[in-house]
Amino acid sequence: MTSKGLLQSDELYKYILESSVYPREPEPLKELRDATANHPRKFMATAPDAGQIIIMLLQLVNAKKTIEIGVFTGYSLLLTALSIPEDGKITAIDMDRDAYEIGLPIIKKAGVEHKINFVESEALPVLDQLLTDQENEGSFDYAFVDADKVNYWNYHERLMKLLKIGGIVVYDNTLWGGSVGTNEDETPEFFRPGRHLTIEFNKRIAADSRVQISLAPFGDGITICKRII
Ligand SMILES: C[S@@+](CC[C@H](N)C(=O)[O-])C[C@H]1O[C@@H](n2cnc3c(N)ncnc32)[C@H](O)[C@@H]1O
Ligand SMILES: O=c1cc(-c2ccc(O)cc2)oc2c(O)c(O)ccc12
Repeated sequence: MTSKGLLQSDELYKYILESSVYPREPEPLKELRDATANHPRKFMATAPDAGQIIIMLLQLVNAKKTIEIGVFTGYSLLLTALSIPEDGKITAIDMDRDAYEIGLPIIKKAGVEHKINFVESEALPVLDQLLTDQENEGSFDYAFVDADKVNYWNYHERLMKLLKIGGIVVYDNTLWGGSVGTNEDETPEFFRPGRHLTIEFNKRIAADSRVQISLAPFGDGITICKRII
């Protein structure tokens, strides 16, 4: 398995990281990346170049009320917590509290734990629960989706109700190791199930008139969607 970048060479991806991403990466994020470096599933963490553009998006939309689906050790969670205001809130959902607890001391040290409501659960029922309170409808500024690919469309349908018009949702892994652009027989076995799901998701979102989209080749591919109606 290659590294996460999808550019023409690993050297070019390394150049981008070393010239422009790592020098501007906030210290707590660096620490969290180091704390994840020996985890057997470290490849799941959001790529730092994707993180960098997400920080910019959070600032551009003045995100305050946010949702995170798929926390793992907390790289994308921490960058969100660092980017939203003191009274900002993140509903952060993951079934795996153990992984979250790896990053938690760093989140605490960064002084942003008070912005986070970690919910140890499958994500879909939590989104459905949020939707039972009318106050939540059209109230979120930002969401990040980085969990089970099989539910991406289910998350999208709920997020279209939870996000305000003008709000942003970012979907991670929408290029799935580059496999979406290759034939199935040329795709390594590991990527095949995710490849099919990602191609279907990308097709559906491209046809969804409720959103403006950009599938951008940061990290493993991120689709940035703005709710427009
Ligand atoms: C790719 S990792 C998230 C990486 C994280 N965004 C980061 O920056 O490190 C995916 C996470 O989604 C969680 N997950 C998978 N299926 C889920 C589900 N149905 N509901 C909630 N969390 C789920 C896994 O436990 C895992 O921690
Ligand atoms: O299971 C994975 C695998 C990857 C991955 C590994 C190597 C690449 O060149 C691209 C992608 O990334 C994942 C990921 O980011 C995620 O959110 C869940 C699972 C996986």
